[in-house]
Amino acid sequence: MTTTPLPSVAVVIPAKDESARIAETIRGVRTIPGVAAVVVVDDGSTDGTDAIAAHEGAEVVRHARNHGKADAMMSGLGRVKGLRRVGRLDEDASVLFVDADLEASAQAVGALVAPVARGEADLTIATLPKQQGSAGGHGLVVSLARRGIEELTGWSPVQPLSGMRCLSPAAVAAATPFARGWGVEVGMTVDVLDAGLTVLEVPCDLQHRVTGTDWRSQVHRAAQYRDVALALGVRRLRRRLGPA
Ligand SMILES: O=c1ccn([C@@H]2O[C@H](COP(=O)(O)OP(=O)(O)O[C@H]3O[C@H](CO)[C@@H](O)[C@H](O)[C@H]3O)[C@@H](O)[C@H]2O)c(=O)[nH]1
Ligand SMILES: O=C(O)[C@H](O)COP(=O)(O)O
Repeated sequence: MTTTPLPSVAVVIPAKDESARIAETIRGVRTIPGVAAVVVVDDGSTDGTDAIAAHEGAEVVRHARNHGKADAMMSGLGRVKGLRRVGRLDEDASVLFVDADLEASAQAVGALVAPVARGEADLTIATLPKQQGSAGGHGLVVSLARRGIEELTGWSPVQPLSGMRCLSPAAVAAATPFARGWGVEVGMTVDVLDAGLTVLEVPCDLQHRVTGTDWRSQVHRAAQYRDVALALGVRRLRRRLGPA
């Protein structure tokens, strides 16, 4: 009996000070069929995240200082390209971005892979169930992101900020270079749709660290708001100016 070979997938995990969670997250994604490489980008952590990721057998890229999530994802793509060049990864491998804080639930991101492998979508995005513990936001960033994507593309995502995403090589080409910082997801969604590619949200049973209500959390939300607004503003301007 012949079996169709499994599509290969490169997992990229951007991580800033995730020593408490990174090992479980790496083990979680390793259970996903077809995963040929796990790349952890330590984005200037000071808690030994890189050493733990290396101990778990991940490919580790280290930023000497913190650059923000989007740059960490770009660095991860750089390592993926390198792995392709040396023949450790197929040319047509998809790239699966996974946040570092999912722990064992990370295995559920596997649901994002099949639609891309089967050519049904170029970008799949995880939607998460209601999270344990209380989230402290008022939905401001989420609604800015959702309304902006809808205005620019006509598509209204359920969870526009979700970071768990699987991209075909065509989607990677359309989405790079990424919008900076926390604007990466919104920019990616708009750019992939603009390229005429298909985007699909897929429910995944994931649990992550929710943003709370303390001052640090509010500063985090303000940075998210700024970066999402910037990503949308750049794309509105591009619309007005037309193709370069
Ligand atoms: O400077 C940073 C900050 C964070 N991270 C990593 O990025 C991921 C997401 O960060 P997190 O603090 O968990 O983000 P959330 O507050 O949960 O943000 C939500 O919204 C973001 C967009 O605003 C998305 O990028 C996230 O995936 C989504 O979970 C984690 O692996 C972090 O370790 C970095 O690599 N560099
Ligand atoms: O807590 C969250 O979901 C994010 O930080 C976004 O915050 P928001 O509730 O202001 O959209």
